[in-house]
Amino acid sequence: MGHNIAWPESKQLYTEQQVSDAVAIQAEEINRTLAKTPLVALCVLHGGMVYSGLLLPKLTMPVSLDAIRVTRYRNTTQGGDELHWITRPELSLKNKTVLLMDDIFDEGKTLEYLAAWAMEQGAERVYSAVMVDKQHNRKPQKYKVDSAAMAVPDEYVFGMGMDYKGAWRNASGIWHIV
Ligand SMILES: O=P(O)(O)OC[C@H]1O[C@H](OP(=O)(O)OP(=O)(O)O)[C@H](O)[C@@H]1O
Ligand SMILES: Nc1nc2[nH]cnc2c(=O)[nH]1
Repeated sequence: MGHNIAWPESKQLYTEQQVSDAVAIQAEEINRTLAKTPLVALCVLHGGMVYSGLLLPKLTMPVSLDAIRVTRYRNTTQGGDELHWITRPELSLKNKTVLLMDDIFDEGKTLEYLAAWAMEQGAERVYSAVMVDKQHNRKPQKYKVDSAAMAVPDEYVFGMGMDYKGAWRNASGIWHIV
């Protein structure tokens, strides 16, 4: 997957600089909200990788970093209801404040599931942060993401860690398929 996928017909929604600036503002908000609380920050792979790299150096509390890998979309553009666990974190979440870092809050099933899972692991608090929140009304009834740096329209988006058919996570800025 991800080899030789041609650059799709797409339009740029945000430049890399605009994303970076928005994440810097978001980090200030997270620093205010979570103050000096030590965090276990979990990068939700793969999509959350670039976003985590932008956010982490802007956080001012002590952070222990780990990663988890679940997938709902499996390199396709439509997600199923089932989440597949690929990698679990090594760090214990017991009595910790956990920061989940993901690229996109779309239908919200991934973060809703992961937040509940982290609480089951004994976390004291789970805070979720994403790079983009897709604008539509198909969100979970009972779960909201705590913080989103930017909004994107209800289109398939890629770039800054988000894939198009398994490729182009490296695209600079955020693009949508036209
Ligand atoms: O809000 P949702 O509708 O649940 O979708 C959001 C999730 O979808 C993508 O993951 P994907 O399953 O594609 O795996 P990936 O991170 O490896 O791309 C993305 O990284 C989020 O984790
Ligand atoms: N790349 C990508 N992954 C997603 N996962 C859920 N929604 C999206 C999307 O719009 N783009």
